[in-house]
Amino acid sequence: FVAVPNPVYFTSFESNLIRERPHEWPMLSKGVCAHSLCITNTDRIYAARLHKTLGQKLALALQGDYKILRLFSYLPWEMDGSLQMGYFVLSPQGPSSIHARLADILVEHQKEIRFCSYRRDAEEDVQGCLWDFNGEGKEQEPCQLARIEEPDPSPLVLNIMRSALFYKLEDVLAVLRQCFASDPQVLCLQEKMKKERKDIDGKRNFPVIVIEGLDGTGKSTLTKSLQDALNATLLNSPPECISPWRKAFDDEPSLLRRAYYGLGNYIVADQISEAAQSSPVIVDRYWHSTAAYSIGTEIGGGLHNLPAHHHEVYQWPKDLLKPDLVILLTVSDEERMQRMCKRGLAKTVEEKELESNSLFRQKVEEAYKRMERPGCVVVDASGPKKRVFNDVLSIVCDHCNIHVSNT
Ligand SMILES: Nc1ncnc2c1ncn2[C@@H]1O[C@H](COP(=O)(O)OP(=O)(O)O)[C@@H](O)[C@H]1O
Ligand SMILES: Nc1ccn([C@@H]2O[C@H](COP(=O)(O)OP(=O)(O)O)[C@@H](O)[C@H]2O)c(=O)n1
Repeated sequence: FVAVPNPVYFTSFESNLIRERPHEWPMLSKGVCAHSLCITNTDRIYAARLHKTLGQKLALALQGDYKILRLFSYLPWEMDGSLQMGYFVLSPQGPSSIHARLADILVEHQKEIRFCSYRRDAEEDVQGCLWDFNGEGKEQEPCQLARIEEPDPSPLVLNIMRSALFYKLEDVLAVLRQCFASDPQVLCLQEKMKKERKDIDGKRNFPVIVIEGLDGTGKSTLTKSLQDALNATLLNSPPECISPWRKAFDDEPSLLRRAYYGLGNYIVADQISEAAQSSPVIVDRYWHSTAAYSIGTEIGGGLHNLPAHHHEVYQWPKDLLKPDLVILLTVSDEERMQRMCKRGLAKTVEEKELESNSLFRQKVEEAYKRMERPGCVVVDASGPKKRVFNDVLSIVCDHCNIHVSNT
């Protein structure tokens, strides 16, 4: 896989559109051909899992100069109902080698994948051909393609709202119910969640403070010091009670992974609600982590592709308990890497991606900063531990009207 490039939008050519010039398709430079594989199965969990498996199979089959990119297909007049996921493969050596390499994959999935090929014709225009798998696979009539502007809403954003982030507990539970229909532990947890949800707007005696930031910014260090200084309860999202499932969910497609972290946030919300009756509560990661990582993963290319400020992706779920204060710790990339090396703990796939992809890291941090109601108070955490602690403690004391004697 290559680092996610800026999205390119195209459609089949219509006679009244201006003909595209070759430089409009830099990825189809001379000799390069492309193919797309689009998943047509409409069951979103099945499709999400197939998309992940397909990506792994393509990566294995197409080692070398091939580039595998993410692709969405949609009908502009009905984007929500027609959005399909897939891959766009660039082959520098022309079409023959790729057909041989993909033969097994295409035969195995011929009923659930739409396969198309793309190339330049003699006039340098770009043509697309749908493949017919009735009997032996072969190309149908080609059609002209044209690049178009980014549609509004963008399919990437729609995909976040539909499949990568959950803004209601009911949506989280619906996904888990469908995936684990026969797992008694999950079912039992779901029933408990439905019955025992606390009143999210209920009165709290003590403040709730969330500490957010990329891995290695010093959240665990800070939350422990704050816990001691404020005599607070310290909670983590995802919570301990579902941590045995974490590894399994981290290996699942983002639809399921986010449902897991979403569930974690709602369980933590109930724990917060209870704990805040008798002490201040410090929370190490919460909704903003789930949202910022999801947005950073799903949005391709540079920072300018992030949804604009105040977009609905940055809003807090209506049925999730809100904290009183959210602190976002930021440090330079170099400092963060040094701290993570020193710590040397196991990393999630996303954390590994964060290390290798600076653009992704910037998008996650920018998404954090755009979160609203509550937004994040950004704290530069590159100084020594004591200074970071003092800075945050003074913000907490001011904001939550707390007095601590030993600052
Ligand atoms: N302000 C700081 N200056 C230097 N090192 C720090 C600072 N805060 C944390 N560390 C160290 O950096 C590493 C990562 O910190 P940690 O609190 O585990 O981060 P996180 O929970 O955000 O992943 C740990 O080894 C920790 O001791
Ligand atoms: N509430 C949460 C917490 C973590 N996460 C995910 O969990 C990963 C980081 O969690 P972690 O516990 O390993 O992070 P650290 O506490 O080690 O910094 C990221 O990939 C996030 O996407 C989430 O989505 N929602």
